[in-house]
Amino acid sequence: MTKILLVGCGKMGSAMLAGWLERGTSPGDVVVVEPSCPDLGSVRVVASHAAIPEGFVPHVVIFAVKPQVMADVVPPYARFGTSLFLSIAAGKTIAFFRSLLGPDAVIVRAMPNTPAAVRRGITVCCAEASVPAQARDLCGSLLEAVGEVGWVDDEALMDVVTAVSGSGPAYIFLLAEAMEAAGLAQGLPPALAERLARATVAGAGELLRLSSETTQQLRQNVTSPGGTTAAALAVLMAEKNGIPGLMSEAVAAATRRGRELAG
Ligand SMILES: NC(=O)C1=CN([C@@H]2O[C@H](COP(=O)(O)OP(=O)(O)OC[C@H]3O[C@@H](n4cnc5c(N)ncnc54)[C@H](O)[C@@H]3O)[C@@H](O)[C@H]2O)C=CC1
Ligand SMILES: O=C(O)[C@@H]1CCC=N1
Repeated sequence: MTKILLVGCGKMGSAMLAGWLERGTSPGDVVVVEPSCPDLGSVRVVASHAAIPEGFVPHVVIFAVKPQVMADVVPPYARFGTSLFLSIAAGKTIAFFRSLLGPDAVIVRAMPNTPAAVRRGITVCCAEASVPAQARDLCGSLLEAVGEVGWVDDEALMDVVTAVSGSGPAYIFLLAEAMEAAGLAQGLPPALAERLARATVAGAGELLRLSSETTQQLRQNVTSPGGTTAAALAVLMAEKNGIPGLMSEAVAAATRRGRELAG
């Protein structure tokens, strides 16, 4: 059985942990290092690396803490040199982890997203060519417990992945927030505005998932010539300040920020 050491059990760590347990990982095969010491039932939780039970030798150490604290958090884990190290942090490069874990460390960098909490995430992984297939398979199966998994060879793409799918759920939630606010402004009662925005984003997402039509076709299917949608899209797709231009700027900004976090 795969022994897992999870370092950081916040939003992403807890989503992954729930996925592993649901997939049949035994709670006894997981140790969580989390200073806030949440009650995780029969999963052992310790407040710091110093309290990891002696004799627990993980097959994989997963870093799920914020990028800004990673340089302080990682070094004590170099003692698990025979493990695979998996990071889900934005920005932080494989070279950064190698500098802290040693030249022989086997490292995989991954970028999941918060729909992992409902097993509908998408994660992209990246590893150097020297990383064995067995290590890649282990990462793949751990991350498939919370959704789809893909791989890229070019690490530079990880910052773009982060900007599109890592941060992407926030763009969709913002869209729902904005639709709700706009409905309110046009006179809908608050509860109805909230319900319509949530159900519309969720329903459109499900249609997108199940349909084989392109996103463009799905949009056109809603848009009658001279109708209401066309009136709205003339605003949303305007060359100046329309969603396509804004999204392009937003993804570029997030990509730049990922590069800044590299360290
Ligand atoms: N929230 C998101 O949408 C996504 C986040 N990520 C990445 O996942 C990582 C974690 O992000 P979140 O789960 O959102 O953050 P979070 O703040 O919810 O969780 C981080 C956890 O790390 C814990 N922590 C702090 N110091 C620690 C230490 N020394 N040892 C062990 N645990 C420690 C904190 O108590 C906290 O519970 C980040 O690197 C982020 O870039 C990746 C994809 C999506
Ligand atoms: O905002 C962030 O930096 C993290 C990475 C992707 C989603 N949240």
